[in-house]
Amino acid sequence: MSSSSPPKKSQERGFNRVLFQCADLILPWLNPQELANVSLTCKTLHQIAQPITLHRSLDASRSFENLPIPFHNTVDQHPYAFFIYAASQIIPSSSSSLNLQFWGPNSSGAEMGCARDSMIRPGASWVTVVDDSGCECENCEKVSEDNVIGCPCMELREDEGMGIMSECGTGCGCGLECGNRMSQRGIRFKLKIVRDKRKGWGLYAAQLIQRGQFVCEYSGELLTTKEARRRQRIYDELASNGRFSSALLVVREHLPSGNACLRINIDATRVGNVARFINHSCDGGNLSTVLMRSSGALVPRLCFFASKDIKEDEELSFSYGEIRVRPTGLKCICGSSGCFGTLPSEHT
Ligand SMILES: C[S@@+](CC[C@H](N)C(=O)[O-])C[C@H]1O[C@@H](n2cnc3c(N)ncnc32)[C@H](O)[C@@H]1O
Repeated sequence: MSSSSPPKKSQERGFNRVLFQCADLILPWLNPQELANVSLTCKTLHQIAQPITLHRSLDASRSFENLPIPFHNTVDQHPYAFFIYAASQIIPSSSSSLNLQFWGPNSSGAEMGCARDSMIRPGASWVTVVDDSGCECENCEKVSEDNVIGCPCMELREDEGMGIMSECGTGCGCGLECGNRMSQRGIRFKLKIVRDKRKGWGLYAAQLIQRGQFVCEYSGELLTTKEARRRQRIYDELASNGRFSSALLVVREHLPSGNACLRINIDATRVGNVARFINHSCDGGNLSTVLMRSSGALVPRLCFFASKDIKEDEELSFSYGEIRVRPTGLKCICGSSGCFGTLPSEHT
């Protein structure tokens, strides 16, 4: 029988150093459940896990936006909501490789050294379906004497209560500072995500936002209608068991040429941005929705603008729709005087 002698203090310190180095690289990639499990195994791992949780709760955007967007929770134990952050809509090319959460270009690297400079997400490609059309304006904001907007990229019309707008795009000569690229400069107002006992998370203004200002776009995975219907069935089943919020939005644009209708399915349930936290209000709330098309792009983006002045600490909300095919659907607690009592629902 051989008896092994206990490790010396120096050996123990060496082991701890290696453990720290490895864990520092691995733990930031874990989801909340995995992180919680690992942190229960020993004191060292618990110490490494704690700042990761804190860092995640301090910025939902994971440094992909201009400003950090923190979570605030005084009602239960969830420090943050876990999802893959995408500042703009994406076309998923493979669902399995979209499970890793990267940190954006504005990151200080406080959570992870290994991924802070990565803008590349495996399995996802940015929507860059564009041709080379665009304007050659010297000043896109110029309005001629007879009040005609000078830039050919500018368009504004309404389609069943929703604004349809177009902006300058990749084929245009102007830069990002152009006045006709309002929605392309990211989130410019302080926002926060606040937990409510009944509605779950909600997106709030953390400063005054004046009427007409661009707030954010609704980003997520752009799905085919077949895939959207498949996911909706799964989400409905999960929601009926309680404790599940889906964020699959279907928008329809009636094209000006004839009777054709473009259906856009954006699923922010797993991959999305902070707009996935915007709750419904039966009175339309304080946000208006605009389908924004950059010049040359085929697929528009769904953008939110302030429909009235929004005060600091006010919740942001919009109407999810008018149709309620399920009268006994999810209970609505928007609190508006004209509340219908149930959340909008439709056959997708
Ligand atoms: C796009 S998510 C909004 C964020 C969500 N509250 C969360 O915690 O992730 C939509 C879900 O939020 C909840 N929700 C949104 N508006 C609501 C309202 N007015 N009343 C009750 N629940 C609401 C419902 O569970 C709905 O399925």
